[in-house]
Amino acid sequence: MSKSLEARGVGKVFDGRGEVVALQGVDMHVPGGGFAAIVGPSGCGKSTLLRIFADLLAPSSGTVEIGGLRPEAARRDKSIGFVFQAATLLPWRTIRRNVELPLDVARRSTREQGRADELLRLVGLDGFGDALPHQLSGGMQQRAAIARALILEPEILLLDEPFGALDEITRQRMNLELLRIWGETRTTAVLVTHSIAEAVLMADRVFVMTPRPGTVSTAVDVPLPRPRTLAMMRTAEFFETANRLRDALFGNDATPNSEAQPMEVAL
Ligand SMILES: Nc1ncnc2c1ncn2[C@@H]1O[C@H](COP(=O)(O)OP(=O)(O)OP(=O)(O)O)[C@@H](O)[C@H]1O
Repeated sequence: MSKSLEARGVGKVFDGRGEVVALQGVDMHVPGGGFAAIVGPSGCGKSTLLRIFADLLAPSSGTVEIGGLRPEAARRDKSIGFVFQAATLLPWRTIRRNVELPLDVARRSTREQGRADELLRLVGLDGFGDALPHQLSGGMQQRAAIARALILEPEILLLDEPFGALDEITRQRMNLELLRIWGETRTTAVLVTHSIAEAVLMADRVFVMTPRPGTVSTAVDVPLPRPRTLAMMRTAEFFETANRLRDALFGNDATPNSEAQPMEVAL
């Protein structure tokens, strides 16, 4: 059973050459096995929030629970998988050895290591286990990063703009692949994205964040059935949901807030 995610009143203040209030009073609930997306203008704290969920950062206030556990305990439990915008593969290790890296770090037995090949098949990299990262395209490297995030069978998968650096066609293909993988693993997924269209295509519920200090202003449910297809992007339900998100982000005049940085609004 995948774990639910619950954030209550989460705040984050960075102390440096002055205080930056990055997050304030963030509330969020993602049911076990659900797929949530987070959208918001650049700098509103999306990555900060995901890092707090993953126990890579401590919140300044509020609480986070993953299946009833604090992030620190969930991370110790190997319940959390994280995919960054860049694949961050080790260039000297083969793709298989990169995918196995979390097993090495966790000192898991070699018996489990056949799992890497299973996962490479799942992410469509069958036959590339012995290749080095530089021999793979950007999309293929990101597939390997997803396999690496899944190898400890996490109950929650956190994805920070995983396909942001890919071209549009590869990105759409990767979105469908990610949905297929999610459908097979049924891990809880939280995706940070700049793209309204991507959020609607992927998620059950989209959380909209305000500019700094970031907080969740609205949650929009996506009424599309599953499995999702690219053809659904041309339906009235899709347009209507995307418009609701755009209104929540920019107001009814759809004029970006002056502090807001680029946000993909095109469908
Ligand atoms: N380590 C840090 N020290 C100081 N300020 C930070 C730190 N990390 C993030 N910030 C600030 O916190 C705010 C939120 O940053 P964050 O990267 O979470 O935003 P984001 O919504 O993910 O942005 P983007 O969409 O551009 O990736 C920004 O103003 C950023 O400058």
